[in-house]
Amino acid sequence: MHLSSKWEFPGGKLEEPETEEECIKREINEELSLEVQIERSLPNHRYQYPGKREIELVPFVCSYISGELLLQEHQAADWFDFESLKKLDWAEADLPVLEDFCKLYTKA
Ligand SMILES: Nc1nc2c([nH]c(=O)n2[C@H]2C[C@H](O)[C@@H](COP(=O)(O)OP(=O)(O)OP(=O)(O)O)O2)c(=O)[nH]1
Repeated sequence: MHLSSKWEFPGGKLEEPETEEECIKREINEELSLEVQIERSLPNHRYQYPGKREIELVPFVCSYISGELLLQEHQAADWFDFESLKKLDWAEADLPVLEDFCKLYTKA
């Protein structure tokens, strides 16, 4: 909520004893009502927002399986091409994740 006007990747905190893979599928289902499958992982990145505990983002590239996008917690969700993705106002911690993702899927 402290990042409520920023774009972020869908996700959330690990709930032990689930695996990271189970976590991302659960969170996407809870937040967006979508079923996804994991295609691959990306490097983890740690970040500390001022006055907050350090977080570690554990990113996965996923593909859509089924469901109709229904926002449960967020103000907005959308699909973007790579150029538009880079222009969004992102949560600071996500910038290295975005960079890894774009590097992997675009030639530039
Ligand atoms: N989910 C998600 N969280 C992010 C991203 N970037 C980023 O800085 N964050 C921060 C915001 C939060 O401090 C933390 C994840 O919290 P969250 O609120 O999404 O987790 P959650 O769904 O399990 O929520 P909660 O009820 O346990 O608080 O990571 C991102 O791309 N996705």
